Amino acid sequence: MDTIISTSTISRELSFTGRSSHAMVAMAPAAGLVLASLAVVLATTLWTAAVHLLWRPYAVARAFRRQGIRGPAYRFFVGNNEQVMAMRAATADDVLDLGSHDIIARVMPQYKAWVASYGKVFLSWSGYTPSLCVGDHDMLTADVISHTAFGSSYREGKEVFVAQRELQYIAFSTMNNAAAKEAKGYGNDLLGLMLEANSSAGAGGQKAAAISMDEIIDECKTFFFAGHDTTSHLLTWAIFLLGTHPEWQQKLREEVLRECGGTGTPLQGDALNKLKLTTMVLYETLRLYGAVIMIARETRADTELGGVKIPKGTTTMIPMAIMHRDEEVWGADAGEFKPDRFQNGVGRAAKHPSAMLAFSAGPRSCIGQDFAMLEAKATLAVILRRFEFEVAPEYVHAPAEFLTLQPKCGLPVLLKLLGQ
Ligand code: HEM
Repeated sequence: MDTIISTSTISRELSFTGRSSHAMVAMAPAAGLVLASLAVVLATTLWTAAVHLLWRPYAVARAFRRQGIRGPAYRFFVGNNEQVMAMRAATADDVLDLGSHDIIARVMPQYKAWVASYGKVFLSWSGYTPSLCVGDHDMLTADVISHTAFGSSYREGKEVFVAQRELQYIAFSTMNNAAAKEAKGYGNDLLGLMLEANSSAGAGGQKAAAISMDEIIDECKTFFFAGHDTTSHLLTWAIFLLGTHPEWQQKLREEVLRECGGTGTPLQGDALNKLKLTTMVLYETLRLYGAVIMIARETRADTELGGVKIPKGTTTMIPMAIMHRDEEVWGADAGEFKPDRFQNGVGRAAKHPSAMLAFSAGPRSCIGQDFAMLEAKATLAVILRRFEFEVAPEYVHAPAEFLTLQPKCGLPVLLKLLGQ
Protein backbone atom coordinates (compact mmCIF):
# COMPACT_ATOMS: atom_id res chain seq x y z
CA MET A 1 0.00 0.00 0.00
CA ASP A 2 2.80 2.39 0.91
CA THR A 3 4.54 1.63 -2.32
CA ILE A 4 1.44 2.47 -4.40
CA ILE A 5 1.02 5.80 -2.68
CA SER A 6 4.64 6.77 -3.05
CA THR A 7 4.94 5.68 -6.70
CA SER A 8 1.83 7.52 -7.72
CA THR A 9 3.14 10.58 -5.91
CA ILE A 10 6.42 10.32 -7.77
CA SER A 11 4.72 9.90 -11.14
CA ARG A 12 2.49 12.89 -10.40
CA GLU A 13 5.52 14.97 -9.53
CA LEU A 14 7.32 13.85 -12.66
CA SER A 15 4.35 14.56 -14.94
CA PHE A 16 4.67 18.25 -13.98
CA THR A 17 7.95 18.26 -15.86
CA GLY A 18 5.97 17.81 -19.08
CA ARG A 19 7.40 14.35 -19.94
CA SER A 20 5.17 11.52 -21.19
CA SER A 21 3.10 10.36 -18.27
CA HIS A 22 2.78 6.84 -19.88
CA ALA A 23 6.51 6.23 -19.69
CA MET A 24 6.55 7.64 -16.18
CA VAL A 25 3.74 5.37 -15.04
CA ALA A 26 5.71 2.34 -16.34
CA MET A 27 8.89 3.42 -14.54
CA ALA A 28 7.22 4.55 -11.35
CA PRO A 29 6.68 1.16 -9.64
CA ALA A 30 10.31 0.16 -10.20
CA ALA A 31 11.64 3.48 -8.91
CA GLY A 32 9.32 3.25 -5.94
CA LEU A 33 10.56 -0.21 -5.11
CA VAL A 34 14.16 0.94 -5.28
CA LEU A 35 13.39 3.89 -3.01
CA ALA A 36 11.45 1.72 -0.59
CA SER A 37 14.34 -0.80 -0.48
CA LEU A 38 16.83 1.99 0.13
CA ALA A 39 14.63 3.32 2.91
CA VAL A 40 14.49 -0.14 4.51
CA VAL A 41 18.28 -0.56 4.25
CA LEU A 42 18.86 2.91 5.70
CA ALA A 43 16.39 2.39 8.53
CA THR A 44 17.94 -1.01 9.36
CA THR A 45 21.46 0.45 9.33
CA LEU A 46 20.45 3.35 11.56
CA TRP A 47 18.64 1.00 13.93
CA THR A 48 21.61 -1.38 14.14
CA ALA A 49 24.00 1.53 14.72
CA ALA A 50 21.74 2.97 17.43
CA VAL A 51 21.51 -0.41 19.16
CA HIS A 52 25.27 -1.03 19.03
CA LEU A 53 26.52 2.49 19.67
CA LEU A 54 23.92 3.80 22.07
CA TRP A 55 21.54 1.34 23.64
CA ARG A 56 23.72 -1.73 24.14
CA PRO A 57 26.79 -0.10 25.74
CA TYR A 58 24.62 1.73 28.29
CA ALA A 59 22.30 -1.22 28.93
CA VAL A 60 25.14 -3.68 29.44
CA ALA A 61 27.07 -1.16 31.59
CA ARG A 62 23.98 -0.82 33.77
CA ALA A 63 23.69 -4.61 34.04
CA PHE A 64 27.29 -4.85 35.24
CA ARG A 65 27.00 -1.83 37.53
CA ARG A 66 24.13 -3.52 39.32
CA GLN A 67 26.58 -6.34 40.08
CA GLY A 68 29.17 -3.92 41.45
CA ILE A 69 31.36 -3.94 38.34
CA ARG A 70 32.45 -0.49 37.23
CA GLY A 71 34.76 1.00 34.64
CA PRO A 72 35.61 4.13 32.69
CA ALA A 73 32.60 5.83 31.12
CA TYR A 74 31.53 4.83 27.65
CA ARG A 75 32.30 7.42 24.98
CA PHE A 76 30.08 7.50 21.95
CA PHE A 77 31.46 5.55 18.98
CA VAL A 78 35.07 5.28 20.18
CA GLY A 79 34.38 3.66 23.55
CA ASN A 80 37.64 3.74 25.48
CA ASN A 81 39.85 3.17 22.46
CA GLU A 82 41.29 6.69 22.51
CA GLN A 83 42.11 6.45 26.22
CA VAL A 84 43.84 3.11 25.68
CA MET A 85 45.81 4.45 22.71
CA ALA A 86 46.87 7.50 24.75
CA MET A 87 47.97 5.32 27.69
CA ARG A 88 49.93 3.07 25.35
CA ALA A 89 51.58 6.06 23.68
CA ALA A 90 52.56 7.41 27.12
CA THR A 91 54.47 4.22 28.02
CA ALA A 92 55.74 3.43 24.51
CA ASP A 93 59.25 4.74 25.25
CA ASP A 94 59.61 3.16 28.70
CA VAL A 95 62.54 0.79 28.97
CA LEU A 96 62.69 -1.99 31.54
CA ASP A 97 65.72 -3.22 33.45
CA LEU A 98 67.08 -6.46 32.01
CA GLY A 99 65.98 -8.30 35.15
CA SER A 100 62.43 -6.94 35.12
CA HIS A 101 59.59 -8.89 33.55
CA ASP A 102 56.91 -6.41 34.47
CA ILE A 103 55.65 -5.81 30.97
CA ILE A 104 52.06 -4.88 31.87
CA ALA A 105 52.67 -1.13 32.16
CA ARG A 106 54.12 -1.23 28.64
CA VAL A 107 51.70 -3.53 26.84
CA MET A 108 48.47 -3.16 28.84
CA PRO A 109 48.79 0.18 30.71
CA GLN A 110 45.01 0.57 30.89
CA TYR A 111 44.80 -2.34 33.35
CA LYS A 112 47.13 -0.77 35.86
CA ALA A 113 45.35 2.58 35.64
CA TRP A 114 41.81 1.25 35.73
CA VAL A 115 42.38 -1.38 38.38
CA ALA A 116 43.83 1.42 40.55
CA SER A 117 40.75 3.61 39.93
CA TYR A 118 37.96 1.08 40.01
CA GLY A 119 39.22 -1.66 42.30
CA LYS A 120 39.61 -5.29 41.47
CA VAL A 121 36.62 -5.54 39.18
CA PHE A 122 35.66 -3.11 36.49
CA LEU A 123 34.56 -2.85 32.92
CA SER A 124 34.52 -0.56 29.95
CA TRP A 125 33.31 -0.43 26.41
CA SER A 126 34.52 -0.20 22.91
CA GLY A 127 32.63 1.86 20.42
CA TYR A 128 30.92 -1.21 19.12
CA THR A 129 30.98 -4.28 21.29
CA PRO A 130 30.61 -4.23 25.04
CA SER A 131 33.51 -6.09 26.51
CA LEU A 132 34.41 -7.38 29.90
CA CYS A 133 37.78 -8.66 30.99
CA VAL A 134 38.22 -11.72 33.11
CA GLY A 135 41.42 -12.16 35.00
CA ASP A 136 42.63 -14.43 37.77
CA HIS A 137 39.96 -17.04 37.89
CA ASP A 138 37.40 -14.51 39.01
CA MET A 139 36.37 -11.36 37.26
CA LEU A 140 39.25 -8.94 37.27
CA THR A 141 39.17 -6.17 34.73
CA ALA A 142 37.45 -4.94 31.66
CA ASP A 143 38.88 -3.72 28.42
CA VAL A 144 38.04 -2.53 24.97
CA ILE A 145 38.49 -4.01 21.59
CA SER A 146 39.87 -1.71 18.91
CA HIS A 147 37.72 -2.14 15.88
CA THR A 148 40.23 -1.63 13.13
CA ALA A 149 37.45 -1.29 10.57
CA PHE A 150 36.61 2.07 12.15
CA GLY A 151 40.11 3.27 12.81
CA SER A 152 42.09 2.13 9.81
CA SER A 153 43.01 4.59 7.11
CA TYR A 154 42.78 4.08 3.35
CA ARG A 155 46.54 3.43 3.23
CA GLU A 156 46.29 0.73 5.91
CA GLY A 157 43.32 -0.78 4.06
CA LYS A 158 45.37 -0.94 0.86
CA GLU A 159 48.31 -2.53 2.67
CA VAL A 160 45.99 -5.14 4.18
CA PHE A 161 44.56 -5.84 0.73
CA VAL A 162 48.03 -6.26 -0.83
CA ALA A 163 49.19 -8.47 2.07
CA GLN A 164 46.07 -10.62 1.75
CA ARG A 165 46.66 -11.07 -1.98
CA GLU A 166 50.26 -12.06 -1.32
CA LEU A 167 49.15 -14.55 1.32
CA GLN A 168 46.56 -15.96 -1.08
CA TYR A 169 49.31 -16.40 -3.66
CA ILE A 170 51.59 -18.21 -1.20
CA ALA A 171 48.73 -20.48 -0.15
CA PHE A 172 47.93 -21.28 -3.79
CA SER A 173 51.58 -22.04 -4.62
CA THR A 174 51.85 -24.33 -1.60
CA MET A 175 48.70 -26.13 -2.66
CA ASN A 176 49.79 -26.37 -6.29
CA ASN A 177 53.04 -27.96 -5.17
CA ALA A 178 51.05 -30.43 -3.13
CA ALA A 179 48.68 -31.01 -6.07
CA ALA A 180 51.63 -31.69 -8.37
CA LYS A 181 52.42 -34.68 -6.18
CA GLU A 182 48.89 -36.00 -6.65
CA ALA A 183 50.05 -39.00 -8.65
CA LYS A 184 51.75 -40.25 -5.48
CA GLY A 185 48.83 -39.15 -3.29
CA TYR A 186 48.66 -35.91 -1.34
CA GLY A 187 50.54 -37.29 1.64
CA ASN A 188 49.34 -37.56 5.21
CA ASP A 189 50.26 -34.12 6.51
CA LEU A 190 47.48 -31.65 7.31
CA LEU A 191 47.51 -30.04 3.87
CA GLY A 192 47.48 -33.47 2.22
CA LEU A 193 44.48 -34.55 4.30
CA MET A 194 42.58 -31.38 3.44
CA LEU A 195 43.34 -31.70 -0.30
CA GLU A 196 42.29 -35.34 -0.14
CA ALA A 197 38.99 -34.32 1.50
CA ASN A 198 38.48 -31.71 -1.19
CA SER A 199 39.14 -34.05 -4.11
CA SER A 200 37.01 -36.85 -2.67
CA ALA A 201 33.81 -35.14 -3.95
CA GLY A 202 31.88 -37.40 -6.31
CA ALA A 203 32.47 -37.18 -10.06
CA GLY A 204 30.32 -34.54 -11.75
CA GLY A 205 29.95 -32.79 -8.41
CA GLN A 206 27.16 -35.10 -7.13
CA LYS A 207 28.69 -35.09 -3.68
CA ALA A 208 29.86 -31.81 -2.16
CA ALA A 209 33.52 -31.71 -1.11
CA ALA A 210 34.03 -32.07 2.64
CA ILE A 211 36.13 -28.92 2.52
CA SER A 212 36.21 -26.26 -0.18
CA MET A 213 39.37 -24.78 -1.74
CA ASP A 214 38.58 -21.42 -0.11
CA GLU A 215 38.38 -23.11 3.27
CA ILE A 216 41.73 -24.82 2.64
CA ILE A 217 43.29 -21.45 1.79
CA ASP A 218 41.82 -19.96 4.98
CA GLU A 219 43.23 -22.86 7.01
CA CYS A 220 46.65 -22.30 5.39
CA LYS A 221 46.50 -18.62 6.33
CA THR A 222 45.55 -19.47 9.93
CA PHE A 223 48.43 -21.90 10.22
CA PHE A 224 50.95 -19.48 8.67
CA PHE A 225 49.90 -16.78 11.09
CA ALA A 226 49.25 -18.88 14.21
CA GLY A 227 52.27 -21.11 13.77
CA HIS A 228 55.15 -18.90 12.70
CA ASP A 229 55.46 -15.67 14.68
CA THR A 230 54.36 -17.35 17.90
CA THR A 231 57.08 -20.00 17.88
CA SER A 232 59.79 -17.65 16.62
CA HIS A 233 59.02 -15.22 19.45
CA LEU A 234 59.04 -18.02 21.98
CA LEU A 235 62.59 -18.73 20.82
CA THR A 236 63.52 -15.04 20.87
CA TRP A 237 62.39 -14.65 24.47
CA ALA A 238 63.99 -17.95 25.51
CA ILE A 239 67.30 -16.69 24.09
CA PHE A 240 66.82 -13.41 25.98
CA LEU A 241 66.18 -15.22 29.28
CA LEU A 242 69.02 -17.70 28.78
CA GLY A 243 71.29 -14.86 27.67
CA THR A 244 70.57 -13.01 30.92
CA HIS A 245 70.67 -16.17 33.09
CA PRO A 246 73.97 -17.87 32.13
CA GLU A 247 73.59 -20.46 34.92
CA TRP A 248 70.40 -21.78 33.27
CA GLN A 249 72.01 -21.63 29.86
CA GLN A 250 74.80 -23.86 31.10
CA LYS A 251 72.37 -26.31 32.79
CA LEU A 252 70.43 -26.64 29.53
CA ARG A 253 73.61 -27.11 27.48
CA GLU A 254 74.70 -29.95 29.76
CA GLU A 255 71.26 -31.55 29.47
CA VAL A 256 71.27 -31.26 25.68
CA LEU A 257 74.76 -32.74 25.38
CA ARG A 258 73.81 -35.57 27.75
CA GLU A 259 70.50 -36.50 26.07
CA CYS A 260 71.07 -35.54 22.44
CA GLY A 261 74.85 -35.91 22.02
CA GLY A 262 77.28 -33.41 20.46
CA THR A 263 76.99 -31.40 17.25
CA GLY A 264 77.72 -34.39 15.04
CA THR A 265 74.78 -36.43 16.36
CA PRO A 266 71.45 -36.02 14.53
CA LEU A 267 68.63 -34.92 16.85
CA GLN A 268 66.08 -37.64 17.66
CA GLY A 269 62.49 -37.11 18.83
CA ASP A 270 63.02 -39.48 21.78
CA ALA A 271 66.02 -37.52 23.00
CA LEU A 272 64.15 -34.21 22.69
CA ASN A 273 61.38 -35.64 24.85
CA LYS A 274 63.92 -36.18 27.63
CA LEU A 275 64.88 -32.48 27.80
CA LYS A 276 63.11 -31.76 31.06
CA LEU A 277 65.01 -28.60 32.07
CA THR A 278 64.65 -27.19 28.57
CA THR A 279 60.89 -27.80 28.71
CA MET A 280 60.74 -26.03 32.09
CA VAL A 281 62.60 -23.01 30.71
CA LEU A 282 60.30 -22.87 27.69
CA TYR A 283 57.19 -22.93 29.91
CA GLU A 284 58.63 -20.22 32.12
CA THR A 285 59.36 -18.18 28.98
CA LEU A 286 55.76 -18.68 27.82
CA ARG A 287 54.47 -17.63 31.24
CA LEU A 288 56.44 -14.37 31.30
CA TYR A 289 56.66 -13.60 27.58
CA GLY A 290 53.95 -15.71 25.90
CA ALA A 291 53.41 -14.53 22.33
CA VAL A 292 49.67 -14.12 22.88
CA ILE A 293 49.01 -11.76 25.79
CA MET A 294 45.22 -11.78 25.65
CA ILE A 295 42.44 -13.71 24.00
CA ALA A 296 38.75 -13.00 23.58
CA ARG A 297 35.58 -15.03 23.81
CA GLU A 298 32.09 -13.82 22.97
CA THR A 299 29.14 -15.03 25.01
CA ARG A 300 26.64 -16.69 22.66
CA ALA A 301 23.96 -16.68 25.35
CA ASP A 302 23.41 -15.00 28.73
CA THR A 303 26.12 -16.60 30.87
CA GLU A 304 27.23 -16.69 34.48
CA LEU A 305 30.95 -16.70 35.11
CA GLY A 306 32.64 -16.45 38.50
CA GLY A 307 29.31 -15.32 39.94
CA VAL A 308 28.94 -12.49 37.42
CA LYS A 309 26.08 -12.50 34.93
CA ILE A 310 27.40 -11.69 31.47
CA PRO A 311 24.82 -10.72 28.85
CA LYS A 312 24.76 -12.47 25.48
CA GLY A 313 27.03 -10.84 22.89
CA THR A 314 29.57 -9.48 25.39
CA THR A 315 33.18 -9.95 24.40
CA THR A 316 35.09 -11.33 27.34
CA MET A 317 38.78 -10.56 27.30
CA ILE A 318 41.17 -12.95 29.03
CA PRO A 319 44.45 -11.10 29.78
CA MET A 320 46.85 -14.02 30.15
CA ALA A 321 49.88 -11.77 30.61
CA ILE A 322 48.29 -10.39 33.80
CA MET A 323 47.01 -13.75 35.01
CA HIS A 324 50.49 -15.25 34.57
CA ARG A 325 51.80 -12.68 37.07
CA ASP A 326 49.11 -13.14 39.70
CA GLU A 327 50.89 -13.69 43.02
CA GLU A 328 47.82 -15.33 44.55
CA VAL A 329 48.02 -18.06 41.92
CA TRP A 330 51.75 -18.27 41.15
CA GLY A 331 53.23 -17.28 44.52
CA ALA A 332 55.15 -14.25 45.76
CA ASP A 333 57.90 -14.87 43.18
CA ALA A 334 55.43 -14.63 40.24
CA GLY A 335 57.37 -11.71 38.76
CA GLU A 336 60.66 -13.63 38.67
CA PHE A 337 62.21 -16.02 36.16
CA LYS A 338 62.11 -19.32 38.05
CA PRO A 339 61.82 -22.33 35.73
CA ASP A 340 61.90 -24.64 38.78
CA ARG A 341 58.21 -23.95 39.37
CA PHE A 342 57.53 -26.28 36.41
CA GLN A 343 59.57 -29.21 37.74
CA ASN A 344 56.44 -31.22 38.59
CA GLY A 345 54.70 -30.42 35.32
CA VAL A 346 52.55 -27.59 33.97
CA GLY A 347 49.44 -28.58 35.94
CA ARG A 348 51.31 -28.36 39.26
CA ALA A 349 53.26 -25.18 38.68
CA ALA A 350 50.65 -22.94 40.31
CA LYS A 351 47.71 -23.15 42.68
CA HIS A 352 45.28 -23.58 39.81
CA PRO A 353 45.85 -26.52 37.41
CA SER A 354 44.88 -24.39 34.39
CA ALA A 355 46.84 -21.33 35.47
CA MET A 356 49.19 -21.65 32.51
CA LEU A 357 47.26 -20.17 29.58
CA ALA A 358 49.95 -19.41 27.02
CA PHE A 359 48.33 -21.90 24.64
CA SER A 360 44.84 -21.13 26.02
CA ALA A 361 42.82 -24.01 27.47
CA GLY A 362 39.81 -26.13 26.61
CA PRO A 363 38.50 -27.27 23.25
CA ARG A 364 39.79 -24.21 21.35
CA SER A 365 43.27 -24.26 22.82
CA CYS A 366 46.27 -24.14 20.51
CA ILE A 367 46.24 -27.09 18.15
CA GLY A 368 49.96 -26.63 17.45
CA GLN A 369 51.25 -26.55 21.03
CA ASP A 370 53.08 -29.89 21.01
CA PHE A 371 54.57 -29.10 17.64
CA ALA A 372 55.65 -25.63 18.83
CA MET A 373 57.33 -27.08 21.93
CA LEU A 374 59.13 -29.72 19.86
CA GLU A 375 60.26 -27.14 17.30
CA ALA A 376 61.51 -24.82 20.07
CA LYS A 377 63.35 -27.64 21.88
CA ALA A 378 65.03 -28.80 18.66
CA THR A 379 66.13 -25.28 17.76
CA LEU A 380 67.42 -24.53 21.25
CA ALA A 381 69.29 -27.85 21.31
CA VAL A 382 71.04 -27.04 18.03
CA ILE A 383 72.02 -23.57 19.28
CA LEU A 384 73.04 -24.62 22.80
CA ARG A 385 75.40 -27.38 21.78
CA ARG A 386 77.18 -25.14 19.31
CA PHE A 387 77.20 -21.66 20.89
CA GLU A 388 77.49 -19.78 24.14
CA PHE A 389 75.54 -16.54 23.94
CA GLU A 390 74.73 -13.35 25.81
CA VAL A 391 72.44 -10.40 25.16
CA ALA A 392 74.39 -7.63 23.42
CA PRO A 393 74.92 -4.36 25.38
CA GLU A 394 72.88 -2.36 22.83
CA TYR A 395 69.75 -4.41 23.54
CA VAL A 396 66.80 -2.31 24.73
CA HIS A 397 64.40 -4.22 26.97
CA ALA A 398 61.09 -2.90 25.67
CA PRO A 399 58.63 -5.74 25.05
CA ALA A 400 55.92 -4.55 22.68
CA GLU A 401 52.77 -6.08 21.31
CA PHE A 402 52.38 -6.11 17.55
CA LEU A 403 49.75 -8.86 17.52
CA THR A 404 52.37 -11.02 19.21
CA LEU A 405 54.69 -10.00 22.05
CA GLN A 406 58.15 -9.17 20.75
CA PRO A 407 61.20 -7.03 21.59
CA LYS A 408 60.44 -3.55 20.25
CA CYS A 409 63.92 -3.10 18.75
CA GLY A 410 64.88 -6.72 18.15
CA LEU A 411 67.25 -8.85 20.20
CA PRO A 412 70.95 -8.42 19.36
CA VAL A 413 72.95 -11.34 20.73
CA LEU A 414 76.68 -12.03 21.01
CA LEU A 415 77.52 -15.59 20.02
CA LYS A 416 80.67 -17.50 20.89
CA LEU A 417 81.35 -20.69 18.96
CA LEU A 418 82.01 -23.46 21.48
CA GLY A 419 85.23 -25.44 21.36
CA GLN A 420 87.15 -22.50 19.81
C1 HEM B 1 54.74 -20.76 21.09
C2 HEM B 1 53.94 -20.96 20.10
C3 HEM B 1 52.44 -20.78 20.14
C4 HEM B 1 51.65 -20.08 21.01
C5 HEM B 1 52.09 -19.28 22.23
C6 HEM B 1 50.29 -20.26 20.56
C7 HEM B 1 49.19 -19.74 21.22
C8 HEM B 1 47.88 -19.98 20.83
C9 HEM B 1 46.73 -19.53 21.56
C10 HEM B 1 46.76 -18.73 22.86
C11 HEM B 1 45.65 -19.95 20.88
C12 HEM B 1 44.19 -19.72 21.27
C13 HEM B 1 43.68 -18.47 20.59
C14 HEM B 1 42.28 -18.15 21.05
O1 HEM B 1 41.70 -18.91 21.77
O2 HEM B 1 41.77 -17.09 20.67
C15 HEM B 1 46.10 -20.64 19.70
C16 HEM B 1 45.29 -21.18 18.75
C17 HEM B 1 45.74 -21.79 17.60
N1 HEM B 1 47.04 -22.10 17.28
FE1 HEM B 1 48.64 -21.66 18.41
N2 HEM B 1 50.29 -21.03 19.44
C18 HEM B 1 51.58 -21.37 19.13
C19 HEM B 1 52.02 -22.16 18.11
C20 HEM B 1 51.21 -22.69 17.12
C21 HEM B 1 51.67 -23.50 16.02
C22 HEM B 1 53.12 -23.95 15.80
C23 HEM B 1 50.58 -23.78 15.26
C24 HEM B 1 50.47 -24.60 13.99
C25 HEM B 1 51.37 -25.38 13.52
C26 HEM B 1 49.44 -23.15 15.87
C27 HEM B 1 48.15 -23.19 15.39
C28 HEM B 1 47.06 -22.71 16.05
C29 HEM B 1 45.71 -22.80 15.55
C30 HEM B 1 45.29 -23.41 14.22
C31 HEM B 1 44.87 -22.24 16.52
C32 HEM B 1 43.36 -22.10 16.48
C33 HEM B 1 42.77 -23.33 17.15
C34 HEM B 1 41.28 -23.26 17.22
O3 HEM B 1 40.69 -22.18 17.13
O4 HEM B 1 40.66 -24.32 17.40
N3 HEM B 1 49.86 -22.50 17.00
N4 HEM B 1 47.47 -20.66 19.71
